[in-house]
Amino acid sequence: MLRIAVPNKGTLSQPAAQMLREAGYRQRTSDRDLICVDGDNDVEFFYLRPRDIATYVGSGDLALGITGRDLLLDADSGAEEVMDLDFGGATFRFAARPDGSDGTPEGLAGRRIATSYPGVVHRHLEKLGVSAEVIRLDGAVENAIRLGVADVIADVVETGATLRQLGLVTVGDPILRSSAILIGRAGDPDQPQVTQLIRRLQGVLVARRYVMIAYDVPTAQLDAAVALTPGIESPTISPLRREGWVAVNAMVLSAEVHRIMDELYEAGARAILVTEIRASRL
Ligand SMILES: Nc1ncnc2c1ncn2[C@@H]1O[C@H](COP(=O)(O)OP(=O)(O)OP(=O)(O)O)[C@@H](O)[C@H]1O
Ligand SMILES: O=P(O)(O)OC[C@H]1O[C@H](OP(=O)(O)OP(=O)(O)O)[C@H](O)[C@@H]1O
Ligand SMILES: [Mg+2]
Repeated sequence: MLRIAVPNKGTLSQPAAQMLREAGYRQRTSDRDLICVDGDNDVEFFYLRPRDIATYVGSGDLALGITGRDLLLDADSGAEEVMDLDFGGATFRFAARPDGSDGTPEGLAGRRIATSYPGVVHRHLEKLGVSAEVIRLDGAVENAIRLGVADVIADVVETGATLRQLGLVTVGDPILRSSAILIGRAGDPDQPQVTQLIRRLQGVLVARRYVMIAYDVPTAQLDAAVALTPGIESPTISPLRREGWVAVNAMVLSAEVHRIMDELYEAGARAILVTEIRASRL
């Protein structure tokens, strides 16, 4: 049975379980369950702290896991990124009081930097050639500056609301861009259930990113319309009973669908309908 780690709490927990559900896997019914067996798919899910997941996967005790890219890099566990899951997006950055730094990463030399991600910070400072003291804290590191424990923090920034609340500003460019990822162990041979899980998750990503668009268009305007909706492989063109018209079906990026509908209408298309994709396998 394939064993997979899923975050049991925190920002990534609900969306990870939701994505697995959409991919057809059984998930726990209570937030307090720590295991869920999906016999139909021959998979067993283990609910673990997101920070520990890279350790379990790196050691080979679990075949795959869902965690954050920042947590994977911090752990230095031998696990590797298999695919980006496109949720839980955040940056990882330095921040300080507006007068607490000269705004450059080089200016961090000799300062005290508080973080829950010492691995990522040490490696980044090494790359910059900057020597500073790294203070490891478990969380809520933004408070460390006000409490006098550190001059600078390095932490996850999503909306920036936490930094603003404490009167802190970011220093330099993001150290890294994180999101939820599927991780595996470098060099592990592919089991059939692993390939199936990856294909199913890719199917969920496609279903989330794309919608189906259908419209009728005069044959004379077909080329212009199809140029707006080339689809992934090729759009489907079907005959209509009405002379001189055809119907077109294609996948388009959800983020672009309203612009495309406006342009199709301008190009002469009518009866333009958009539908969600519930699942996909390309
Ligand atoms: N707004 C956010 N706040 C915190 N983490 C976020 C946010 N957006 C995305 N993430 C990602 O979630 C992961 C951290 O999850 P979480 O906060 O649950 O773990 P943790 O901080 O180690 O645990 P906890 O805070 O429960 O002790 C990281 O990969 C982080 O990049
Ligand atoms: O930019 P924002 O949208 O404000 O989000 C970032 C904040 O959220 C996270 O905290 P979390 O809730 O995980 O608590 P923690 O610091 O204890 O991990 C992170 O550590 C930041 O504090
Ligand atoms: Mg947290």
